Amino acid sequence: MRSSMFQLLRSGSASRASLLRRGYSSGAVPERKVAVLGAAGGIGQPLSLLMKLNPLVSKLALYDIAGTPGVAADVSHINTRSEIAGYAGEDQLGQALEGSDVVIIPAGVPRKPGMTRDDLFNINAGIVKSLCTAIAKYCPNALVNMISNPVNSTVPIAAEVFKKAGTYDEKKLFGVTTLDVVRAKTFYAGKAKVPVEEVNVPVVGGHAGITILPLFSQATPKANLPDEDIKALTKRTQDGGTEVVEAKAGKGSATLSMAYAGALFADACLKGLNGVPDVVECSFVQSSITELPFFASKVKLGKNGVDEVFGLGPLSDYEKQGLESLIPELKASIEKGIKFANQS
Ligand SMILES: NC(=O)c1ccc[n+]([C@@H]2O[C@H](COP(=O)([O-])OP(=O)(O)OC[C@H]3O[C@@H](n4cnc5c(N)ncnc54)[C@H](O)[C@@H]3O)[C@@H](O)[C@H]2O)c1
Ligand SMILES: O=C(O)C[C@H](O)C(=O)O
Repeated sequence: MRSSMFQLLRSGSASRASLLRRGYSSGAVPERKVAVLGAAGGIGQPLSLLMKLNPLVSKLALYDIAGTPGVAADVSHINTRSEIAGYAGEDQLGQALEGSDVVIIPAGVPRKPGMTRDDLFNINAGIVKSLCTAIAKYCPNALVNMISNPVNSTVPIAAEVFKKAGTYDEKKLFGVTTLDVVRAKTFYAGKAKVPVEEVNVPVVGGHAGITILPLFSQATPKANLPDEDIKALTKRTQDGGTEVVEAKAGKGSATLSMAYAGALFADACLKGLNGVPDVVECSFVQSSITELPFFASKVKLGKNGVDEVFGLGPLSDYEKQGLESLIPELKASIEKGIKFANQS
């Protein structure tokens, strides 16, 4: 996955050649429109850059409440396949969304030191609700990649908005938890002293504190790390967002690593839509693998979005305990989102 992003970066201006390398025949690359909502923000700008470098994108719509004309003009000078358009303000949201195959949402406020992701709920829940209302109206068939926090609640909010509008398709709504996987891979590679580009680690549960459950017992290449290392790696992965929030000291949360993770996940969604086989990523989706209605686990992406939600596989005793501990918090966050969406 990491190497495919490097290929993508290297081959931005030679998109036809890069597509051939990625298994597409020259005439077979479909037109795909991607919209980024919150495109002028800390995540939105580098994410827009990375999506402009993706040869699977033919149209890129950059929407924010303000600032997008500048971002769009800047990114549009890059000599890659996609056409860029910037949209600013609510009256342009419909145009930004119309015809979109994938909508990526990094709109909303980020954390400051001392805050939890749930502290963002009061502002971000309303933003997500209004954006999803517009998605239901203008591009009800799009795959929605939800980045805005708290993901454990914003995904259920989106689902309720779509249900009310009669457009909900559980296969098309994703909470983006890719950054947890990116972190788990990086931290594991460092500790296990294995090449980072070879590492795979599933991360399940949700996207906040202890609800983030990396399954290091399933990590490859195998390293047989001692229990205290596994505990330290688990804690560091769970606290990865806070590590960045504290280091940025009031200037926001992860933006660059998140843009990378968001671009990887959107690329996987586009590949799935285009019929590329065996595209598997972890994501927070509607799920029946636990008692909770939404849960992150490995998901196979296909022509209609989610093709298959995979189970958790064998867990260590430590991971079993982690799973048991996360259920009440994740349940409460999901219920909070559902209640919000239905009361206002
Ligand atoms: N899922 C994850 O792993 C993950 C990782 C990092 C950050 N995040 C979350 O992503 C969100 C954005 O973070 P950021 O650092 O980019 O914040 P930011 O403040 O830099 O940017 C947010 C952007 O959203 C825009 N915005 C606000 N209301 C909007 C609306 N109604 N419509 C469209 N755009 C709107 C703002 O104008 C701003 O440009 C936060 O909620 C943050 O917690 C999630
Ligand atoms: O930690 C945050 O608030 C942002 C994001 O969820 C992250 O994991 O970096």
